[in-house]
Amino acid sequence: MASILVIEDDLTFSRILEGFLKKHKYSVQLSHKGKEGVKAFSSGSFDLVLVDYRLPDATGMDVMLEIKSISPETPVIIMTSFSDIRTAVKAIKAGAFEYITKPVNPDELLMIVLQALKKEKRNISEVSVAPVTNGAFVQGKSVQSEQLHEYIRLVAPTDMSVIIEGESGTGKEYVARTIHQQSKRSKQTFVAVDCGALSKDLAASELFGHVKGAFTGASQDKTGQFEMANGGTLFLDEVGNLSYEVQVKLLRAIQERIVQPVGSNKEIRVDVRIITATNDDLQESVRKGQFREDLYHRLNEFKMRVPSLRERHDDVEEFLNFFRTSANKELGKNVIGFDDEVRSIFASYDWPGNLRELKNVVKRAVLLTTGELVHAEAIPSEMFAAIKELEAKGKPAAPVYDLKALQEVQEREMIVRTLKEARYNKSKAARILNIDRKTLYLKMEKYGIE
Ligand SMILES: Nc1ncnc2c1ncn2[C@@H]1O[C@H](COP(=O)(O)OP(=O)(O)OP(=O)(O)O)[C@@H](O)[C@H]1O
Repeated sequence: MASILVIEDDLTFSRILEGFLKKHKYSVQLSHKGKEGVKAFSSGSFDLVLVDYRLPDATGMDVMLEIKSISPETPVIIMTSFSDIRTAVKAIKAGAFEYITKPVNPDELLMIVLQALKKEKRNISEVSVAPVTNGAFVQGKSVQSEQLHEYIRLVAPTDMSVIIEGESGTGKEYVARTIHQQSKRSKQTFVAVDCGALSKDLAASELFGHVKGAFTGASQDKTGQFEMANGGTLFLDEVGNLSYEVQVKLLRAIQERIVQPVGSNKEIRVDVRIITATNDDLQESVRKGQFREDLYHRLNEFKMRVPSLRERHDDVEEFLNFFRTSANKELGKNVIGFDDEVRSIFASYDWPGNLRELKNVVKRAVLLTTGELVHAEAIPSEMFAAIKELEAKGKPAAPVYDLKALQEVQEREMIVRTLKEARYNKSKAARILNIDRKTLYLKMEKYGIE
């Protein structure tokens, strides 16, 4: 039985979660504060942690980082009441498995818990000898996509180091894999390393390997990712996160084509093509002295930028259909499309989490849809709030700080969902919502619910 630690200060909600997860045969321990939760984690044995973003003594991000420093492999899911998806995206970059917004939808929670326990997200590094074929991806028909693929086609056959820039979730790893596939190294290994998830101490040993006894915990020899990628391509995601000392070693590995495992005198010859990705401005990091200039020039033999989803308007339809079809397959559903309201919401939203966000939103919508078409109830409420904000400001959506608007949107969604559950029996719905019938009628009128 998998064991889950829930860190949540809202007592009622944490009990609901506990009951729900126990019903699904998980063992659950509750903690109501950040520090207490980390303590419980270090003295227990847990397969998964669910942590609220706003705790009385810490943020979910702080708690997640502490848990990751104790056990980097344990998946952590962040629960947030706020519509600030940017915070959630940051949490994912920092190592969270996934985020889930409140009010938590039980089916969605269960799906994410199952995925986390199966560890579907990639680990710190991932080696693939047979990379995914292009058939499993969307190429896109927009001018931006065509240009991107033209660059890929030009640079792939060379041995040049490539820097791929782009916002989080735009598909930088997909581009790196495509370059590898189209290169003469395609029969060799493609190794992806998420430098953002590497602790300072771990980075050198992960990249260059170590020998038994090199440091506490090095109980056996470890082959580094450079050696694993020998003959093939090494993809360093979030390369800007590497410490200065590791940057020095990386430069040597690239210049001299030699790596030295931590704690060893042995020098190993390697032949590796390096592709890096970043969503920081590396040049700015060079200016600030955080990233070595010589290394930057070595990595920057060719630079390309993956456009954000906002810039690829003409591809959205194709991505929507692709992600819907994959979600149908994965969840055993048969959703054939999106209604006009949903389409217009998707068109107005600014997708700060790019393709990753679109993929998640579509998968959640497919999961929650019982009929053939996705309707607005299956779309996360924070998207409505973000669009409202966007319309009010007449510019791309900023993080939503208008809590009142957000609460109203969430309240509306909850009423619609409860009415459905109660088969439109208003007395029953009012009872479930713990309000009287009159209040329910007033709210239905306010929100235009028929
Ligand atoms: N062309 C594509 N077709 C279909 N799915 C895609 C495509 N590009 C990316 N994806 C999907 O979008 C998600 C994000 O892609 P990816 O991990 O490559 O982005 P990224 O820019 O490397 O993200 P990060 O900045 O967080 O590392 C993944 O689930 C990936 O499978």
